[in-house]
Amino acid sequence: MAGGSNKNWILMVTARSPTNIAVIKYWGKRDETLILPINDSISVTLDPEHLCTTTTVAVSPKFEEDRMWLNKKEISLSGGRFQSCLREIRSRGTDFEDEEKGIFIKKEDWKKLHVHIDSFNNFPTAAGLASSAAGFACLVYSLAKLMNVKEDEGQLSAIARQGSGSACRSLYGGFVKWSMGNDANGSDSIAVQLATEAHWDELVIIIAVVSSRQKETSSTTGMRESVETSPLLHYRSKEVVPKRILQMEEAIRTRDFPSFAKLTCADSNQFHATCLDTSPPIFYMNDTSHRQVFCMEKWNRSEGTPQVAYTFDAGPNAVLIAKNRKVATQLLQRLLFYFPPSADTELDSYLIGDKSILKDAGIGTMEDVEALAPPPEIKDNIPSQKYAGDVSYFICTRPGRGPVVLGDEALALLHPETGLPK
Ligand SMILES: Nc1ncnc2c1ncn2[C@@H]1O[C@H](COP(=O)(O)OP(=O)(O)OP(=O)(O)O)[C@@H](O)[C@H]1O
Ligand SMILES: C[C@@](O)(CCOP(=O)(O)OP(=O)(O)O)CC(=O)O
Repeated sequence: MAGGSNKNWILMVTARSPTNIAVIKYWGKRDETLILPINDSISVTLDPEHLCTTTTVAVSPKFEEDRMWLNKKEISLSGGRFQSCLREIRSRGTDFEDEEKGIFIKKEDWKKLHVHIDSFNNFPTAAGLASSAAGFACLVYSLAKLMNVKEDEGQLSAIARQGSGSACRSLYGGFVKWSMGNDANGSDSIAVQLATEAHWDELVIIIAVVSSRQKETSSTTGMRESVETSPLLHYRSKEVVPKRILQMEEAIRTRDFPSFAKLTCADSNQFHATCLDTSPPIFYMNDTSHRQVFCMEKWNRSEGTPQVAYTFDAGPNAVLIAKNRKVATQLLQRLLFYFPPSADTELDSYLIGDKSILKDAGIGTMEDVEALAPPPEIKDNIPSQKYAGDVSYFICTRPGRGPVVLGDEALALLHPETGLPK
């Protein structure tokens, strides 16, 4: 058994992982247990400086069972998805030794040692902000580091995929494709990096958090119902997505913003159309989401070429991708004009993430928000309506890096001596 005579040690790793937003959507599985999709998808990884999961994993001979805490509450690890990830990582663990601490672990010991896992999302969980993506990517990445797994990110992505499909794309930074693969065992259903975040670092992303309540239909249930009942989904996966994937890869490779934006918006709209085509229909977007699409379409049309791409996952939150920083400041001015904070909300808490965008947009106080002029694309004869309070808050971010280990022990979520949450 591991560890020689000393049984008091705790071995611990802390990692941080990003979320991602799909610009060509994954919606529909061909295998529910292995989580194999019916089409390829492409995403942009969001900067973990602003949205991320932090997970500490630990093993010790003194732990009596596998335990997990999520956002400070203990949760059950008995679900099939957690079990798949734990099993797959454990079976790939390799020998580990730390002579100084007297820790010797043989590869077969990983199956016998229990783990403690503590994870924290710095954004709302299960609210359509891809917490499952960041969460399972971080779980798999941190466990792989702890258990001295030698596999590369691509192989780890196939394990994270079994936690939540979209999680496989969070193993890389920048621009990522999840290849659906052909093998029945899922071995080739993995994520590949198309380009790093540095390749297209002009993009600025603003997320309008429309509602952070938990949604009514989970992605898992929603896509199962779509696979069973939507003819449009099958047409989409066979006829539309394969072509769009090639076009999107090219748009990213050449940093062709107009193509990128047109494909992103069209794919989001088609995904939501398949939700409406599902029986009974699924509504993820709400009136506020629709208003945001209307504003962006109107602005893009008035400029003659797209300035901003919009995309919505399984919820009402808009993810808006601006071509560059200058456009992002104009976007923010429009968003604050149409969707100002409610009277009891401070400007400082209304925009989080990269707050420096406020200064660039010339907005320092609520008076500045009130003084914003109507966007020029509004015709004089149409009174401009405002929707104060319809957006909970905005997050300003950008494309970002993949998972990293946090070496600083002070950042660990588990106590180094007890292995329990701090
Ligand atoms: N940090 C985490 N570590 C491990 N698992 C997590 C973590 N955060 C979330 N999860 C898992 O993901 C589930 C939430 O996933 P769900 O798909 O419902 O919401 P979401 O990911 O926030 O939204 P969406 O995927 O539609 O964008 C949680 O119930 C939990 O099982
Ligand atoms: C709309 C989406 O965000 C759906 C994500 O679905 P999940 O990855 O959350 O679903 P499961 O694989 O069942 O866990 C689109 C996308 O991210 O590609």
